[in-house]
This record gives sequence, structure tokens and C-alpha cells, in this order.
Amino acid sequence: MLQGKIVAIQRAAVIGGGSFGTVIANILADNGVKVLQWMRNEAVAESINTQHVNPDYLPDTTLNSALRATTDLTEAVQDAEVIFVSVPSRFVRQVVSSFVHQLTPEQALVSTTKGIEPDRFLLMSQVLEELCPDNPVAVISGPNLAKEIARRELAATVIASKNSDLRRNLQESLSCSYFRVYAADDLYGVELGGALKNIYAIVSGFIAALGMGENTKSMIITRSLAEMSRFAQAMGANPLTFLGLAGVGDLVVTCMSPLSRNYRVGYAIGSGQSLEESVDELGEVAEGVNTLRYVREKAIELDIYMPLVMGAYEILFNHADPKDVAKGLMTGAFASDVEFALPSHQI
Ligand SMILES: NC(=O)C1=CN([C@@H]2O[C@H](COP(=O)(O)OP(=O)(O)OC[C@H]3O[C@@H](n4cnc5c(N)ncnc54)[C@H](O)[C@@H]3O)[C@@H](O)[C@H]2O)C=CC1
Ligand SMILES: O=C(CO)COP(=O)(O)O
Repeated sequence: MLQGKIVAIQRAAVIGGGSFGTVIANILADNGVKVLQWMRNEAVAESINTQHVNPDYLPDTTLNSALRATTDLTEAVQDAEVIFVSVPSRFVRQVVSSFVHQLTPEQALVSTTKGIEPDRFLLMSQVLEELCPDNPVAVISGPNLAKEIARRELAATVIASKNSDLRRNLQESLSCSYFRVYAADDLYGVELGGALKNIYAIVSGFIAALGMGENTKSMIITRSLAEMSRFAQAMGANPLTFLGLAGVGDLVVTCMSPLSRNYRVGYAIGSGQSLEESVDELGEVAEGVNTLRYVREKAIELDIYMPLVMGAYEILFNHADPKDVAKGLMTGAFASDVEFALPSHQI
């Protein structure tokens, strides 16, 4: 990667054959970048190469015909200037470990993954930095429902990295007529926003399934933002990041749209299905389910007031009735002390 000036990326790899990996690969191909997308499924790779369709995840989208797919990880990674990692969080370490020996220090890594690694509460950029300490790292996060971007509907995102050259090169290579790319240096805050909002998308799914009103939805989204910002501040992120696309932007879209998988899991549970049934039926990743567990543990450890997280955990993992939890939340059932039982704090 050239230092000190803006250069459009020439060759990129996308690791992951799901909906978001395919969308990122397609944007890059639309921008003239030579892209090789790696996936495990031979039939899907074949379909992308010959039919220009990912039949498993985006069957209604005709992809750029220049986009190539492969099941050979070595081939995908070897000539790429930038490698986008787009697999579910619980597989990121395993997948990246399998090609790390092949990397040279000029190759940059970009995580698209909105999740947390539990043992040390690591975000994906921290996993990448740990595995590839010599390589520049960035993340992409924002209100980016894959199916809408696949239809080339207008959207915006945030690229965050400590490396300003990488930020600018990625901005240059991903920006196009339907995708506006902003840059930020609060890597941790941008990435944490993307992970946390999945929890509240599940909560919004409960609310929708229970047929609650618009005031209720607004209350939940607004108090979710307060809760996310409180947690982020305690973890060392800049709470102002949460007022941008990667915070409130992504929170609003996933709390309002049935296109969000996390929202759909919440909706299914609110409609009476078990967690297992809801996740099975989805057949795609809903990162918020595990993120909820890890964030609850961290909030308890650091004594951070997160009533929505505590209530959602009771519904998902202790079979509590969503209606009872909602009633409890209105009367401070999950408040940690008297001060919070009588709401007076904005954040
Ligand atoms: N779909 C969306 O709208 C967006 C998703 N994201 C994030 O991007 C990440 C990936 O999401 P999606 O592409 O939507 O997920 P997905 O569920 O559509 O696809 C995941 C892909 O990873 C593959 N995979 C699963 N386990 C694997 C393993 N052990 N080794 C290799 N590949 C494996 C699957 O076969 C599939 O191709 C998630 O963290 C998600 O939160 C971010 C922005 C938008
Ligand atoms: O992160 C997303 C949109 O920005 C996608 O959300 P889901 O993973 O809930 O579908």
C-alpha cells in the first residue's frame, strides 16, 4: 500500500461468501477493482463466475460480471492489496489464521464483521491486529443492509482506521454513485457501535411482534442509544461517534427494518418461537444473540447500567415473557440503584 497519497486499490480479496461479503465485492467490482471473492461453497463460486448471481444469499441481484469467485484461499489472498474479512465473528480468528503465514506487511485487512470475541472481549480489528501485527487494519461499519445495497439503493458507511492513508485509499475505492464513504479515526467506537446495535435490533423485533406503538419504538431506539453510548464511554470509545452513521445510523436501520436478521430473530421470539427455532429458521448469522451474552457479562463486571440488555437477556436465555419484561422496564426493575429507578439522566 503506497504511503502518503490517495491511490485507488487495484486488487482486492473478499473472504466470505455471504450477503455482505458479496455486496462489498460487487461495489469494488463496480469501481473497477479486480476482486477475487473466497467462499467454501464450490457451486456458489461457480454461479458467481458464470451466472453472476449468489444464489444462496442474493438470488435476485445480478452481480458485476467482472467479479470472480474462488474456493482457493491461497489464490484469493496472494495478490490482494486489501483483504476484506466478511465471515461471522466466531470464525474470524480461525479463517484469518489459515492465511496469515502468506501475508506480506503491505497487505491491508478490513473487517466488515459486527461481533465480539468473548474470552477477552475483543472486537474484530483487535483480533486482526493480534494475528497480523505488521499489517494495516481498518473496519467498515454503518447502516448497510446488504440486500438494499445489492439493489444499488443509496447508502452511506464509515471506514475507520488508525492509518490515514488506508482510510483515504479505501474511501476512494469504495465510493460510488450509490455508496458514500465517510472516514473516522475512532476505530474502536465505530466498530463497537456496529456490534452493540444488533442487541437493540433484537429488542425492537420483540416490540414489533407485541404490536406496540410508535411512541414505544421511539422510546426503545432513543434509550438504546443512551445505553450504547454509556457502555462505549466506559469502554474508552468516544461517545460522539455514536451520534454518527456507525452509531445512531446503524441502530435506526436495524431497529426499523425486517431486512435486519437480528430484528427478525427478535420478532420470531416475540411471536412465541424459541431462540433455537428463530436462529434455525433464519439460516444466516444474527450476531446480536452472542453479543448480548458478552455485553451483559461485561456490564455486570464493570457495573454499567444497561436495563435493556438485562431485560433482553432474560427473554432470550431465561424464557421470560417479553410483556412482563416490558412492564418491569417501565418501573425500573433492572435499575442498579435508587437513582436510576427514577429516571433523570439523559445518558
Ligand atoms: N448482511 C448485512 O446486511 C451486513 C452484515 N454485516 C456483518 O458482516 C458479517 C458477515 O455477515 P453476512 O455476510 O451478512 O453473513 P451471512 O450469514 O450472509 O454469511 C456468512 C458467510 O460466512 C461463511 N462462513 C460461515 N462459517 C464459516 C467458516 N467457518 N469459514 C468460512 N466461511 C464461513 C458462510 O458460509 C457465509 O458464506 C457479520 O458479522 C455481519 O454482522 C455488516 C453489515 C451489513
Ligand atoms: O448490520 C447490518 C446493517 O447495517 C445488518 O444487520 P443484521 O445483521 O441484523 O441483518
